[in-house]
Amino acid sequence: MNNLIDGKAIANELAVSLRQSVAELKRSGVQPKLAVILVGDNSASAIYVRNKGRRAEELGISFRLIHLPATVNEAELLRNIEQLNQDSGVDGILVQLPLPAAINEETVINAIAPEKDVDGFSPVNFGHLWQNNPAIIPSTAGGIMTLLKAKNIDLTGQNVVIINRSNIVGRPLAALMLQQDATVTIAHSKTKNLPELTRTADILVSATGRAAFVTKDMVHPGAIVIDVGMNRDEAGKLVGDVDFAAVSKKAGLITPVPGGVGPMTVITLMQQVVEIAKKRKD
Ligand SMILES: Nc1nc(=O)c2c([nH]1)NC[C@@H]1CN(c3ccc(C(=O)N[C@@H](CCC(=O)O)C(=O)O)cc3)C=[N+]21
Ligand SMILES: [Mg+2]
Repeated sequence: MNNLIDGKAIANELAVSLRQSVAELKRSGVQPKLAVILVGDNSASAIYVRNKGRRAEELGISFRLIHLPATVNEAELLRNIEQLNQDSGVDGILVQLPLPAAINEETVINAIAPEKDVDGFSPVNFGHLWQNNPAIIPSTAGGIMTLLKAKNIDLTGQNVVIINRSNIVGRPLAALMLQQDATVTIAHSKTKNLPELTRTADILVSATGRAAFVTKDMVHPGAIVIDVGMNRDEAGKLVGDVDFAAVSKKAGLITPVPGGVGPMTVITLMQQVVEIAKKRKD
């Protein structure tokens, strides 16, 4: 299909030059390093973290996984973060979300030193982004922007509808797209007449966590459809939010799941680890 946006292939292309940047840093005595804290045994989280570890290794980025039990208390988790904050050999710190219910995610995110907050979730990085001066940005949103750029899509004046209002996906993506002069609407579970709204979208982004949520009646012919969903169907197969079989016949461009936004999230994370590591030379 020629309307497919192959995120995996784009990520692999970006990996080539990123690997060179890492090699260059190493020659100047800097070993880029990402530390990931994984709490508990959520199987989806384990897969995502494994994919990050694989990509890091392939690029020559050191990857340290700190796996804590689901029963860990907040103070113990905060101690681990503080240690990584103090460790000059660590460039990026990522605490895999979601965290167990007993732990306050906001407290944990706020404990990460903003200059090492490779997810861009801390208030400082979030603030920079909304001040129109992005520093470290959330990697799913950044990865989507890179995908659109790779496809030479100009966002100026485009109507974008994002079905997701989270701090991880919807809000940062809205900020980045607004910065490129798109007209952005954030939709959510309380939005009225959602299909009517989504049909106005030149670019429709969905991250609802519900398989087949986006049906073909919701999509304007020729629209660009970005599927951020990560769901399992009855057979346990990974599927996105979009009814791909039907919508792909109508969309101008569409991302698949797997092989769309997911690999772009991972490569963007690695790019940001390298950007942070470059600052060690300054
Ligand atoms: N602090 C934090 N930072 C994150 O960036 C973060 C997070 N928490 N929690 C969960 C979400 C989700 N996420 C993905 C990473 C890789 C794939 C990925 O590699 N997907 C592949 C395949 C996945 C598979 O094989 O199951 C694909 O779409 O082709 C997807 C999703 C990062 N997230
Ligand atoms: Mg994601």
